[in-house]
Amino acid sequence: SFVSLRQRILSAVQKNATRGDPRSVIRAIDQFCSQKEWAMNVGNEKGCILDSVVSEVNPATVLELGTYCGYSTVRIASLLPPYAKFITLEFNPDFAAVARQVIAWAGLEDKVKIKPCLVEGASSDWIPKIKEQFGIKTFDLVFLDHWKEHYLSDTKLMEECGLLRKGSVLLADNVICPGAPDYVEYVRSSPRYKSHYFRSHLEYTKAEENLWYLGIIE
Ligand SMILES: O=C(NC/C=C/[C@H]1OC[C@H](O)[C@@H]1O)c1cc([N+](=O)[O-])cc(O)c1O
Ligand SMILES: [Mg+2]
Repeated sequence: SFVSLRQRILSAVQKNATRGDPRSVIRAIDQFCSQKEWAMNVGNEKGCILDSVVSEVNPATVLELGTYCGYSTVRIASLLPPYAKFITLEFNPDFAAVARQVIAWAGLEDKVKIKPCLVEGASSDWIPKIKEQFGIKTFDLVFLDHWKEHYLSDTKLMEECGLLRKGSVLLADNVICPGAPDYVEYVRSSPRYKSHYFRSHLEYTKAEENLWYLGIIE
């Protein structure tokens, strides 16, 4: 029967990565996606930038929007201190199912709470519930990697719900490809944010791409 790409990624992890070793899980996915089939993981080049931002921020609370197969989830979780609270949202139940298994293989399942995020409309209901559901006041770091047309609306919603504070850092993937022009326009023209971008390339390709770093200053 047909085996989906996400299943092939999971099989590559289970075949080539060592249980309990997050770095080997990352390596296995990058090898599969650079040698066999492209997939929309953040990849190793942008992943190293993500690692450096996570290490610098050393966040106690992290929100990831867009889990997919859990590649960036594993990268982030493996760098967090044990007391950290990490929530990742994936609206697609099939991706969430694979991500849970990838995260479990890396041995990080007790560090990451995967909350099945509902589709756009419901996610606008969901974000205001984070405080009560997870006892989180504000996020030290948010990684945006979900639907690109939702970056702006979800950022505004997080602001409105008081989930962001002075010093919170937002890191957005794919601001060039596929692109999030309204988001970039909004944060660049807002006095609340100090923003800059890290030059990079679209995962597993030579196409120009940036990771968009936002520090909240007010
Ligand atoms: O759409 C992207 N990410 C958001 C994914 C959204 C979809 O996957 C989860 C959900 O089912 C939704 O339909 C994306 C797309 C590309 N790309 O090159 O097309 C590269 C990337 O890094 C990306 O994060
Ligand atoms: Mg992406």
